[in-house]
Amino acid sequence: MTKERLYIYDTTLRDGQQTQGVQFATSEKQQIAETLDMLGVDYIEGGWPGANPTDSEFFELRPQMKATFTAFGMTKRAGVSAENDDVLAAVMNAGTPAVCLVGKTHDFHVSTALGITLAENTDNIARTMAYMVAQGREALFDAEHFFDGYKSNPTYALEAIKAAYDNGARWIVLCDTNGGALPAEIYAITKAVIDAGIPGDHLGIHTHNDTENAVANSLAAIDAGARQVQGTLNGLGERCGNANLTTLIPTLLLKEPYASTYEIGVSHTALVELTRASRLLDDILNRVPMRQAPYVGASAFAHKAGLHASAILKDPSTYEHIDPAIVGNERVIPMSNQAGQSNLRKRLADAGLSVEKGDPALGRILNRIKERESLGYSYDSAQASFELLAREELGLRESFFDVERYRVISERRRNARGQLVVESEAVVTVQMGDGTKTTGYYKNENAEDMRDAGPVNALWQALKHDLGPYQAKIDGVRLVDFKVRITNGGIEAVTRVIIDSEDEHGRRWATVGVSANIVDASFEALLDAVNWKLTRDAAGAE
Ligand SMILES: CC(=O)SCCNC(=O)CCNC(=O)[C@H](O)C(C)(C)COP(=O)(O)OP(=O)(O)OC[C@H]1O[C@@H](n2cnc3c(N)ncnc32)[C@H](O)[C@@H]1OP(=O)(O)O
Ligand SMILES: CC(=O)C(=O)O
Repeated sequence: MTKERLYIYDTTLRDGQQTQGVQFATSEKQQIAETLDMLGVDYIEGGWPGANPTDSEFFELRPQMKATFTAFGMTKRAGVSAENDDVLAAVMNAGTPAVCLVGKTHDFHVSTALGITLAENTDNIARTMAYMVAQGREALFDAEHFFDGYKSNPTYALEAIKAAYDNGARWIVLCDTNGGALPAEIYAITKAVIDAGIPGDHLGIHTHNDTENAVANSLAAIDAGARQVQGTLNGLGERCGNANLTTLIPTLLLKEPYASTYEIGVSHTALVELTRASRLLDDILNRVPMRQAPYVGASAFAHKAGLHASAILKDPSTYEHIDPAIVGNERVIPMSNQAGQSNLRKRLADAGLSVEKGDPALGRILNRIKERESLGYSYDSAQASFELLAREELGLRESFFDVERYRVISERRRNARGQLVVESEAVVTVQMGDGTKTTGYYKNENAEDMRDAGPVNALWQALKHDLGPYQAKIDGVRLVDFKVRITNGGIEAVTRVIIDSEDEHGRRWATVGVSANIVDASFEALLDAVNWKLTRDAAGAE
């Protein structure tokens, strides 16, 4: 059976950027676009050229991609021609092969938000689409509030989208802008649009997640005949977000009837990169990835209950709807019972530590992890700290030095020229195994990069200033990432710091520190970073 083509349209860089608290830098937009292109989405909407400097700069870079690069904007305003509308001009000047323009299709919005007549709005849509097509662009019309508009005034809602379709729009995208529609309505209204003369292979669906039905609504529109689906990575987007492509893509590729009915641009090979793509976005946003996220979440294939864990060890399909490897995810058997010990042994083996089944140290390690995670530590992403803790319980941890004390001072002041200056200085005193003491001192003076002016950098520099016999081993270590979370440890809110370090061989490792004091949490993570490097070098491991 020949499959029908279904197009994936990504709006992470536009609607995703409408998420409260999200503001991508241009370089981040580039990184996300490359990831989306690698996955194989058909359209990448880069933002709204002219609306803000970042979006304009991103379009000026003319990123190269296999996907159809698309600029977003709005239909021309009443009283000016499409040629003379300056907002539209900025969008067109971005020079993208496709342009997606939002327009009103709900009578209430035409009169209330735009304050013009229904006929004027229809005319604006028609003229704008005709202009885009005359300019040689693939024209997409985002029919804003279409489902609410259809429920209020079906005749006008259809008139508005027909004005776009009749004037050459390649795609009419039906938008559930306020996210309040439910799957049965989406299905019925999309069918009604097709019955009214706009073919399904010219219809797209754009849903929002306000009733947590964005994915279900997208599938309902596809069931009714729409052949383009819009969404975002991790479901970013205005208010509660957009349809989550991280869920929709594997569903379309793996689940029936979609898998055997439709062909999409994402291949099974690219699908293996899905979890990485999802985590990359969270990393850019400095967000904790949602554990329960379908397909890509850290808990999506975690089997905690004893019954589940024991069956999983016999055959994973007993409690898994797909093999996690298909989407680049991993099966996890949490470390809380016998099955957890198997998992723990696997993690230890990954760190080069071979422990026999039944070794009492396994139970001790599990207990310490559990106890420390209840205090706010997290070992999921801090494998190096986990390894140090395990080595301690196994009696395999070497002690290199002790920190006797540290002191750090940060100062914000105006200098003699009235300029604002932020400086930090730190002192760290350590005692070596042979009893000798060394003291490192460091002061950030006139740091050009504000990141170098902080107390953590001062502490790091002071700590590695004089580590006696170990100095040469850590000279090449750099801190490459620093993440801070306020979390609940016991009954108090505490700070968790995760530090990523890298050495001269390009080897990376992550360590964790927890304290009510952010500087102290950072110091603990720094200490683990140094100790892990010395431990691994002493063990001769790469
Ligand atoms: C449903 C969606 O998510 S659509 C995407 C929405 N995204 C954004 O709004 C983010 C980017 N937007 C912006 O940066 C700004 O709103 C701009 C640059 C586009 C416009 O800024 P301003 O000119 O200052 O206008 P402002 O944002 O205050 O209001 C929007 C104007 O566009 C008009 N407008 C809204 N939709 C349309 C439309 N489809 N066609 C024509 N005009 C429209 C509004 O009536 C309003 O005009 P008014 O000020 O005369 O009442
Ligand atoms: C266009 C768009 O983002 C919406 O209607 O939700």
